[in-house]
Amino acid sequence: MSRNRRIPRHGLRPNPSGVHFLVAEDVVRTLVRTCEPGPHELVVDFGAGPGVMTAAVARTGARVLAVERDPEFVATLERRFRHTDRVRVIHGDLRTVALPRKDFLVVSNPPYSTSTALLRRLLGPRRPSLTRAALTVEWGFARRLVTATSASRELAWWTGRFDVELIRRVRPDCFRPQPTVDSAVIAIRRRRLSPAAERLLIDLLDAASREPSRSARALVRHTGIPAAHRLLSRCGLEPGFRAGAVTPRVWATFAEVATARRE
Ligand SMILES: C[S@@+](CC[C@H](N)C(=O)[O-])C[C@H]1O[C@@H](n2cnc3c(N)ncnc32)[C@H](O)[C@@H]1O
Repeated sequence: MSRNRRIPRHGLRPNPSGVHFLVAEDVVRTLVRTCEPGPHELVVDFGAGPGVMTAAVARTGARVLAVERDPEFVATLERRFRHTDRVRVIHGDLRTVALPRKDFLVVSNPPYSTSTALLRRLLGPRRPSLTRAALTVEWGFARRLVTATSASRELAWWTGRFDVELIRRVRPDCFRPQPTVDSAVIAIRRRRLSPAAERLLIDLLDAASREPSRSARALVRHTGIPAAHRLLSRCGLEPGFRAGAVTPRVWATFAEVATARRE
């Protein structure tokens, strides 16, 4: 199948609100393959529009919640998926709609104006139910996520507990209308941290964002973990490194290893 094969435009209308609809099949395939929904897993498509992503995910056998705010798209979605019980259409705002309490996945091309609000909802809570996600976001936003250090508090909180990976760059002509900037597909996977590791990670991120110029060695000295500086080296970190420049992923590894030794 050619890379640029275009998706049939189910119910696409003029777009006054600045959202960009996916028209490149290979990007849809990348999103689904990145998240790998298993049969019967629950997947949320935020901003489902005419249902391009919803249809691709439903074909894997997963159950899909298609969340859409626009009543005309809601009617299109209801018509399009009326013959399958794998898709439930929810007329609502992705910034406020109730999220599943049980584990769920996200495969979505949401409006970029909602990226931060959406990630805040998905990655922010102390006990998140999100396990994996594949999303499109603006290229610059994707770069900020994957290069986040502990000095930036919110991004550190997100990327300490979730692994965020840049999967590919997406050119503007993969969307209609075309955005003015490049986009990215990102993968998000929750780390399975024990409660003790998560508590230690919170303390470390907190301390690193308050005193980013301190050395990592000085920061872990106060955790009471025996030979903490040697553990830092085992986690690939030079103990003299500035705490604020350490990636949250490294602090998460440190927290896992340190608390596993104590248990
Ligand atoms: C970028 S389009 C993506 C549509 C479709 N998923 C695709 O890839 O072609 C975003 C969709 O989100 C809807 N939308 C915009 N703001 C929303 C919000 N706050 N809550 C839910 N849906 C929203 C728009 O109506 C639009 O259908």
